[in-house]
Amino acid sequence: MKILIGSDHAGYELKQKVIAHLTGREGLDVQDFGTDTAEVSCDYTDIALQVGRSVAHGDADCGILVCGTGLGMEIAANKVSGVYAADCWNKEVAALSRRHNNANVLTLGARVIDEPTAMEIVDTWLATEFDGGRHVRRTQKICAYERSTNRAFMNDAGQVVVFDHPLVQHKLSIIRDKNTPVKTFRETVAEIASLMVYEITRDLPLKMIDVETPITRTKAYALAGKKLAIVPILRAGLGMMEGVLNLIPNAKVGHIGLYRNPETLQPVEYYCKLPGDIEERDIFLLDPMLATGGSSAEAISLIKKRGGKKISLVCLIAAPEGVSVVHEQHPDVNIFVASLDSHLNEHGYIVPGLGDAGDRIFGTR
Ligand SMILES: O=P(O)(O)OC[C@H]1O[C@H](OP(=O)(O)OP(=O)(O)O)[C@H](O)[C@@H]1O
Ligand SMILES: O=c1cc[nH]c(=O)[nH]1
Repeated sequence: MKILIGSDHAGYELKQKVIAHLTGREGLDVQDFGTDTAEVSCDYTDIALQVGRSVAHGDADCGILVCGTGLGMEIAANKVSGVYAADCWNKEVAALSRRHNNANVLTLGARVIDEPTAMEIVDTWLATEFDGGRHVRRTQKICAYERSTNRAFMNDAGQVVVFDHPLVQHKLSIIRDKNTPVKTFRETVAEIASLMVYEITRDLPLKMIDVETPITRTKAYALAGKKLAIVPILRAGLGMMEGVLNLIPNAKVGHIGLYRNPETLQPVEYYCKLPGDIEERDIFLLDPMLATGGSSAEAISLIKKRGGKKISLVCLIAAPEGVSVVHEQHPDVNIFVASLDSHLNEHGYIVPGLGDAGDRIFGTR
């Protein structure tokens, strides 16, 4: 049985004890997802989502997550489709979370249970099977609800949607790699943009048309002609534009020129040309990087000043700081990203990020 285990700083000591408790047991393969110290504060969400995704993708049989109460880990992990995480505080609850709920992630609260109880919970949880029977129907209802809501939430305003599609994540790793050459980097940025826009445009309206195939006349679907606009933020947004235009070639294209003052990190505007009927269009604002959020928030303001209303921000990598800034200033805008990274460094670069997107797309440095 393969078990993924992770904790935040508060759960670090107990996590190490659980690893020691399980290590060496026949048939158990325990993989540690960090964190690696109790001394440095970290976000339970990052670890919970990593372990949750891996369990949901079938990389392991189950996961164990430890934080202060077990609650943050439980809540975050349960946001991953396919994860059923249960915070357990005694062995009875642990057994029932397996027997009735088929939990595939166990969460523990290092500050609310003692060590012997934690080990009892872990042993019981790992040894208990799902009962099946009437519980199958109930767990299936949870799965069905999960699937049905996955797309719907994209239509609400002020959302952050992270695309965890395997192709997107794979390609993202390619562009993160500092050794990826400019040509591959540029092509891959465009490919990721295509994959993202494919998902974002899932609900475009369709109309029925008549088509004559080589065999017969039939009714078929065509796009109903919703007016779209793509607005790349210069320069780096241009790298995403080709990928988006490949899928929606009839979209009008606007351009916003902004660069970040390297000292103040404030955006400096140098160009803005948008389609004349921008107020009628659904607008995809493109920029690979959402760092401090200054550039994107400013670009959204420029579009709104010219009448733009329905704006979606499409980025490859965002920092939480940038997401907050954009949503504070523009709570109506949905933000679509391939990854929500950890934080900004002292120079305003996203960590782990991919470096300077414009330089890497255009080979300047
Ligand atoms: O969220 P922010 O902190 O504003 O940073 C993000 C901006 O920084 C980069 O552009 P840059 O200023 O390097 O210009 P470039 O695209 O011309 O290289 C990036 O493409 C964003 O536009
Ligand atoms: O990490 C970052 C931040 C801003 N702009 C980039 O290109 N990269």
